[in-house]
Amino acid sequence: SLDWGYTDDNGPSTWAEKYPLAAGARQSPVDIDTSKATSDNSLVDREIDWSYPSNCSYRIVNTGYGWRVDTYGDDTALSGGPLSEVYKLEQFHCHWGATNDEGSEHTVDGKSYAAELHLVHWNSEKYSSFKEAASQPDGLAVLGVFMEIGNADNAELEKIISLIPKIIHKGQDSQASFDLDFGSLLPESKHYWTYLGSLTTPPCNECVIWTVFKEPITISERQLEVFRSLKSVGEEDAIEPEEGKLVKNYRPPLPLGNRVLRECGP
Ligand SMILES: NS(=O)(=O)c1cccc(F)c1
Ligand SMILES: [Zn+2]
Repeated sequence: SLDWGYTDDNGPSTWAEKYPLAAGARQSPVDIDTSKATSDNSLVDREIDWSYPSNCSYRIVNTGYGWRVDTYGDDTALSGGPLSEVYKLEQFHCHWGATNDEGSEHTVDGKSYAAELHLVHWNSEKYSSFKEAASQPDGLAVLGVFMEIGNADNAELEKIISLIPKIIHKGQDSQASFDLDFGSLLPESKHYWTYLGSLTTPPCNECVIWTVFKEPITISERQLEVFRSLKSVGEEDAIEPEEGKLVKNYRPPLPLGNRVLRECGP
């Protein structure tokens, strides 16, 4: 069985037993209390800038906790906003819930979205590997994008969703080289909130500069159902067909404490 997960017996409220960092004071996600967000001039004209290649080879894997697309981030770059260095894209993945009224990890004034996309970058200017960066306070920069249910399929996400039937079981992966237009996985508005936080899954290292976009992108109900069809167990685990489905994989918000929450953008 998994040593951590999202069920009652191995879910977020139990993580600190095996992963003490999960009880830290700089944990993620948080509820974004918009009345607490400061729009001081420290970020003025500090737009978040990203450049991702259009056609790239990717590997999509079922981690047992969801799907993750590993990029080979050579010619990717994220800079600006709260970042002092250039970060490289390492991977992206998603969190969702069993029903559409939950699923995001960050919430906005207590409101949950149906899902949340995370684009994970590491500080390749200061550190020599993702692993090393993940042990540093400014090691990672994660972009969080809220996803709400819309009528239309998200065409870019469809390229990923079409691969999910190949990775239904934990440990399965699929190599695909498709041209992904990241620009359309990100909202039009660059208005964002930013704060210092952590990985939202064990070991919950406090190494992330979080940037959460205000504007959601849309995903269809059908697409979200495909996410929920993933299994948290391997093909060899003999279980009932309906068992082991990854219907939810989000961590509820932790206290912001005395951290500063800044906002930027129109
Ligand atoms: N969910 S998350 O904080 O983006 C995250 C969790 C674990 C590893 C990682 F690279 C990113
Ligand atoms: Zn995540």
